[in-house]
Amino acid sequence: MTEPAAPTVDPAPAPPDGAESLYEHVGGTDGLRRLVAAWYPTVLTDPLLQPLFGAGHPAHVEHLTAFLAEVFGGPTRYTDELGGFPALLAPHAGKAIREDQRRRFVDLFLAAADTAGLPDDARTRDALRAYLEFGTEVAVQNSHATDAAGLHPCQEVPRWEA
Ligand code: HEM
Repeated sequence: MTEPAAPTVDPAPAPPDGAESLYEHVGGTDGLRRLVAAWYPTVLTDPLLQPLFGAGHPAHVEHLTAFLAEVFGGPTRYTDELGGFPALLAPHAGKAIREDQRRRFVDLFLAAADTAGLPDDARTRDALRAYLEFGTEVAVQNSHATDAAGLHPCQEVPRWEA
């Protein structure tokens, strides 16, 4: 007798009231991967951002996709398997991200939402914009911190339901 195959994809935790999660609404991991994959090449060719990102990192799309999936109510793979929030500190440490770079990062993400065909509705776009504004503020503060006291108070993967 053969054992049943192990699931290859973590099931997303259901929202408490059974409603569609933001993660599901934007197309799950596939939708978010399309978003990040549309965004990343624009970063690597952007004059403000490329100096920070260099030639790029092969795992960046997968890691950022997993992070955003968790933020929007999907599988908690970033926390469970990829180091969780603490893994975000080293890549941003010492980068001293400027406001014009933060702004460009957000603008390129919002443009990528069109390229990737994410739902063009208020739920998706408002949540994406609001989370990106928050998340980039966290990254900027952490990128300037010279000690633990200087880090942003948010020290775990946030949940962004809308
Ligand atoms: C919503 C805000 C942000 C999120 C969620 C985020 C997330 C991430 C993640 C998941 C990684 C990869 C860490 C890993 O390998 O597990 C990373 C790396 C990095 N991030 Fe961010 N980040 C944000 C904002 C920013 C901003 C505003 C900048 C600069 C303008 C930036 C610059 C970088 C750089 C340079 C790396 C290293 C990339 C590499 O390894 O090649 N991040 N970030």
